[in-house]
Amino acid sequence: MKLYSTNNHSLSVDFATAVFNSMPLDKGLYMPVSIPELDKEFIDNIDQFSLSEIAFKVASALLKGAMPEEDLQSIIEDAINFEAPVVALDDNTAVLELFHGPSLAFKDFGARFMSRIMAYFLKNNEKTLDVLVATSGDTGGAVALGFLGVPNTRVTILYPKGKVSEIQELQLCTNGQNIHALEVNGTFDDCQSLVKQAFADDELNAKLRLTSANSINISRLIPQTFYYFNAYAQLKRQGKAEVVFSVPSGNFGNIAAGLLAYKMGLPVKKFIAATNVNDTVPRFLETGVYETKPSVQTYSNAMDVGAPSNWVRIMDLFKNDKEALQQVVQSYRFTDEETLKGINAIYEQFNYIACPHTAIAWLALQQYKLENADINYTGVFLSTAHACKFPDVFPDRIKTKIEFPDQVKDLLAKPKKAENMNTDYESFKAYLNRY
Ligand SMILES: Cc1ncc(COP(=O)(O)O)c(C=O)c1O
Ligand SMILES: N[C@@H](CCOP(=O)(O)O)C(=O)O
Repeated sequence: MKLYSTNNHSLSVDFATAVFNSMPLDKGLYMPVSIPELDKEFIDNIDQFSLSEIAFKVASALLKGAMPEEDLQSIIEDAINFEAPVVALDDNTAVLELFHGPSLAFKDFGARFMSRIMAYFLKNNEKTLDVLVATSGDTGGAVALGFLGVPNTRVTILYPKGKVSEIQELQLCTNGQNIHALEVNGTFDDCQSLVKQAFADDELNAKLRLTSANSINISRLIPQTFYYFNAYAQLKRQGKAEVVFSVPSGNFGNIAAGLLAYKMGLPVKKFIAATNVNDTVPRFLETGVYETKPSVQTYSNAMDVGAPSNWVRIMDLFKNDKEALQQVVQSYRFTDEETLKGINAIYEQFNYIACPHTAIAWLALQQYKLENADINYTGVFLSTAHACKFPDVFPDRIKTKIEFPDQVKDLLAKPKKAENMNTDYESFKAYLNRY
């Protein structure tokens, strides 16, 4: 597998280099030089394969030559050891549940795969790998669990003070060992910008071996393609082959992975990018003007992103042709008030408890159905996190019905440890220089 930069298509690096560099020096993002199309026979018979068989087929096509196939297979089997069921809610609506991993969010697919890929390529005698990660809530917890105790690695998680839920914060701040948390007096975008500045700092890079565990890292995106193929396989088993995916979006890594799967031959009629009022992408699709804005706080906090990192990847997949992109991607935004209405409506209609991010994906699907009533398809909305991570958002009658898995109950008993920091880069650099 070779990768270029979205800012320089003549660059060509191998997979391990792209993983450890995270970002090319020209500040673009790595993308595969060629996107393999999966054979039609596999797609036609995909319903006969398990999640790990599908994951191996997809990953081996993408990562061709990056490592021996048996090593890739054992990484996949170790990393993806939980299910991603498609649960039917009615004849043409289903929810793809992506919260059955250890951190209770879809991030476990990317974080577990990435940590194993990095551990595989790391050599014992090399300098400690410093993994930096900015989180608006869920990435940090998944990355912490993915890297906890991995030799030769040290993880620094930056999160916006007061803007993540209590459970999310405990997932970031109670791990100890090689996991360190920084509570930043700012927004997620400030955290993301601090991390990006560290990558561009020659002095720091001469001292530390830095890498990113955010979705700017291509090894986070690849495993997220697996569950789109696997969802399609499940739908086929139910006799359904026309699918629209509605994806709750913030940094746009999840939907970028879906679109990569589409380019590899997954037959999807439409992708819906569902956002909260941090609506940089819906505004761009409406007006043609791409203008980032400071993020504002919402109930769907993990989607509070004003400058979505992966949008450049999506434009690159469509050769920067907005009209071609709009054939495949539709986008809607929703307010907190609408999110609450969505949570209530899903509960009333289906007796199903959806987290606020998931509710936004459902609302977007409803809007799409209103505008496309004449087309036959199954609408699948992605449930990206377990509702128990956001209990304060729910009205009491729903909140009391939320089940709390054991790993969450255990967290509540653990002491929280985080260092507070301002948003200036010098403070962050001084912190890293203490390592
Ligand atoms: C629960 C949840 N839903 C949706 C998103 C948005 O996903 P993405 O940033 O890949 O667009 C996030 C954050 O990544 C999240 O944690
Ligand atoms: N919503 C994310 C934000 C970071 O996104 P990433 O996919 O780039 O890691 C979070 O939950 O932290």
